[in-house]
Amino acid sequence: MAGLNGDPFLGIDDNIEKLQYNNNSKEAIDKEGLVVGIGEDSSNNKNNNQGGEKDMAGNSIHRSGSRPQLDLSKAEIQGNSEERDPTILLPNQTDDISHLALDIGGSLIKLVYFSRHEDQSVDDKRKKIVKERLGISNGNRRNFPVLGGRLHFVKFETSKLNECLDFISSKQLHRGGIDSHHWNSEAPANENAVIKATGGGAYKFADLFKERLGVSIDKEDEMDCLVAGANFLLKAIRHEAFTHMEGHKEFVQIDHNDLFPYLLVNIGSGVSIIKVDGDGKFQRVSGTNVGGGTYWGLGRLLTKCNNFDELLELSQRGDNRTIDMLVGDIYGGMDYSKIGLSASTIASSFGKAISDKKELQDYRPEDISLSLLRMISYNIGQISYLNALRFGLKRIFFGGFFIRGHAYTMDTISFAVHFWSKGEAQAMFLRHEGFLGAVGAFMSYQKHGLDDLMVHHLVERFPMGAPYTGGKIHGPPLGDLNEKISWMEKFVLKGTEITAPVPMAPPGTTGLGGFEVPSSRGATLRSDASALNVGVLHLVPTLEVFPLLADPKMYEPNTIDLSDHKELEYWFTVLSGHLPDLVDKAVASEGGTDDAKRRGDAFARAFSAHLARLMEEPAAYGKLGLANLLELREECLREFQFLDAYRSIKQRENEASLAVLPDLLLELDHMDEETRLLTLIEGVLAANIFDWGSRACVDFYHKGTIIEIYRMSRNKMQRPWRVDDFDLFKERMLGSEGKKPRPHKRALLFVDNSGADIVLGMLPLARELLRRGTEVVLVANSLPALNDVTAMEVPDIVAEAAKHCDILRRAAEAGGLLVDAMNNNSLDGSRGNSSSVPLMVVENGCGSPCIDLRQVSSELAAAAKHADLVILEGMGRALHTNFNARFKCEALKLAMVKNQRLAEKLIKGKIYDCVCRYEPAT
Ligand SMILES: Nc1ncnc2c1ncn2[C@@H]1O[C@H](COP(=O)(O)OP(=O)(O)O)[C@@H](O)[C@H]1O
Ligand SMILES: CC(C)(COP(=O)(O)O)[C@@H](O)C(=O)NCCC(=O)O
Ligand SMILES: [Mn+2]
Repeated sequence: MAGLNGDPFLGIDDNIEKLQYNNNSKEAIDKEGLVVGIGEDSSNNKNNNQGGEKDMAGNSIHRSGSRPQLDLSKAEIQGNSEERDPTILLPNQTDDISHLALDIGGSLIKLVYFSRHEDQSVDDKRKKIVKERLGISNGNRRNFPVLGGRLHFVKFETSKLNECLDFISSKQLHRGGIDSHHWNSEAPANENAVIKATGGGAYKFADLFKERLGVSIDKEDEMDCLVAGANFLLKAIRHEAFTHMEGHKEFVQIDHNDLFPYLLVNIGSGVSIIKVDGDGKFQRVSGTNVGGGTYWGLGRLLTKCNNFDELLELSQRGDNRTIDMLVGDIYGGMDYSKIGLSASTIASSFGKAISDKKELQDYRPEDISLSLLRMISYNIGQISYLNALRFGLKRIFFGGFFIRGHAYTMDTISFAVHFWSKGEAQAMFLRHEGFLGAVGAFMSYQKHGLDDLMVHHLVERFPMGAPYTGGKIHGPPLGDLNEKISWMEKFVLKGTEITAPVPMAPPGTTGLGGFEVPSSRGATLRSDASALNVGVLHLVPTLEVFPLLADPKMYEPNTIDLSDHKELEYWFTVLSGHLPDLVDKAVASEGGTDDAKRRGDAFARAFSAHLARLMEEPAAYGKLGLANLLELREECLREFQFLDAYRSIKQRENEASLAVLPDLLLELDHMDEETRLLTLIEGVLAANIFDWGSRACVDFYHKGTIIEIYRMSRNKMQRPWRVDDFDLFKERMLGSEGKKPRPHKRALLFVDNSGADIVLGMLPLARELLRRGTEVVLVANSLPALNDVTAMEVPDIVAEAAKHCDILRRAAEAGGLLVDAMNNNSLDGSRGNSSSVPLMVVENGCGSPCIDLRQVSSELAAAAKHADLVILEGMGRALHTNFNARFKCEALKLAMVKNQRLAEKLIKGKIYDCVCRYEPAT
């Protein structure tokens, strides 16, 4: 049968040297740089590794090229200044440029601000050459001044305006201002700064803003803003809208060409009902004064609650039958079935209070709160339905902070809409519910290019503490890493559970269709910040949809859907199990300093908090697939400034593999074409065993040297593989009955792991293609993830390999990969002197073991234009994601399945089975 059966080490001498994988080995890399503890999230690591570091060839690698100016005033060393990498606090360092828009409502102030961080990407030699060769210009950058920026979402209670002003002032958010000429450059403190603001407070507090911050408020119409915000979010964010019925949340795919018309119902203090026909085309058709302010205001009077969440929490334990008059109360326990009313239907909200001789204090606050919540939610649902009916609209989007991500509120509104419309109209909710107006105000800045952004330009990240909610510190203010870590440590000291950034609405279902009492959920509502299902929006206008996808609309990257709870549980257990080992590696990769340990600890806590949060509410961050979880882990590492946890492992494996490459190439060259092709594919599959993300594989790395494991893995390769289209592929490559097929013009090889995987697997395959006259583009990660090779690392590996192989050398020269080597050896440096087809390297735009082909780098998109073969390698890229992806060109998917459960589920096979799937162009 296929693959490796059982223990792959059967028959391997147990006394072999195990040094290669000694976990305790000291980091090979010497870092000189200071670690400066600033930056609120993942990619803000601009101050790390100032001194650069050495790669295996002794060349200096610069992780960030254009370094932003730092404000070093009042800089302070944190902790022990004798440490090798002491943490330095820069209190006066702020985000590079910030822009701010406000929605100052009756209850809450919503703040959307933009920070433009320096473009972190390095224009290294490889990139320059790739640009030249693939004809990529900086053209589309110019249209997007917001390149490399992020949108942050923050809210404060309007009654705590001062805290909001302090926040703005501490982050200097008012300095960027409206002057759109400055979008692209360092803005000086602006004397005549103007901030866009909407909501009543824009009028009411204009003078205060002038006085306190010296800025003028440019007032934007509230309805204009609501609509602009809703349209932008619905078009630009993939998982923005969702339905919520009987506790079940489902994201809705919005077709951009079929968005209008819709009804927008914004439930703030009051309620606005707007018919939206297009961008800037709308009409406020109705509204009601019974809204969020009514619930909160009346609720506060009746229950003496001190804050909104407390009131909402009470409702979860309430039973409204003690106060509401039900149909059954009037009909002596019977249904009024003739008109379709069950005995439990509310006939009159608070109706029981008239007949009783009870006073307010005789009612439980829990019951009052629930009664009130249902009264208001049903009422809004009903009025919304009537307006939808008036204009023949089927889709109603609900926004505003009254909803607060609260499952029961959404269920109740959905129930009302469904009930009254007899299922004709659909209630949908927005993840950025309360931020519509603020986003709209932000949109009203001219020339930021935001309206041109599309879904694939936006990446949402969930750093700890985002979104920030002012007032009580629920999360760390978006400030420096040190502060963030201290904040988390405090939580732990207090024995409080850390609230993941996007946080906890009560889980699960009400399951009761809205007319019954909510089941007691026991748990308390999480802190206010927790209820915002939004992260930080990274705007990356250089990302593109992979042009070779057969049908981008139908494309779903994730093979494993985690909405299946069993599946979710399984993967959560797996990832939790990996955590201790990963933290060890990460800490070691940063020299094992106290600072690194502290960050490692914080990372572990943060990632566990994410897992706990998602376990409770899987859809909290949008639709959840396995690829998202694996990426979240990498992002979380970066957030705590672990830039490359597997750095030394990768180096060791590269070196060991390069040492045996010449022998392998010699062996291959003695084979006939057919044997060689088979051996090459076997080699790729066998070498994919070097995967530090798989528990099973890591366990046996301790049992042998790299080369031994590689040999063993290859010896166990037996066809047929579990998925085996090799014969088809062979026919395409070699032809049949003496007919020679035309070679591929260009092949994109999505490479996976460092070491044997790339050196002994993918490079020899690339060489074969080159030899046949096919251009080869190696597609590698932009950022490290596990032991995956990155685009920055590949050229050096190729250069080493090229020393032993003419084919690779000529192709690499033709592809401009060996510029250094050529200069050093003072060979003829002019390009094009080689007759070989080129070998090139492009980055894929991501930093995860998986790849979502809807968002790839412009380099890759450009390289794809002339490609007629795509080879995806590895479990992450070919199985977890893209297993079902269809391409316009031929595709070959190669992977070893290194997880028992996945093997069973996906290919009805066993661990170590292999997949060789060949698909002709569609
Ligand atoms: N922390 C909170 N404090 C006060 N009200 C809140 C809070 N969270 C949610 N709400 C609800 O949100 C409503 C305000 O919604 P919002 O969309 O911000 O409207 P507005 O612009 O009128 O302030 C409040 O009336 C209340 O029902
Ligand atoms: C993270 C990975 C997708 C990486 O695999 P690769 O793409 O390198 O083949 C894979 O190791 C994985 O799914 N690991 C988690 C499951 C486990 O420990 O079995
Ligand atoms: Mn990998």
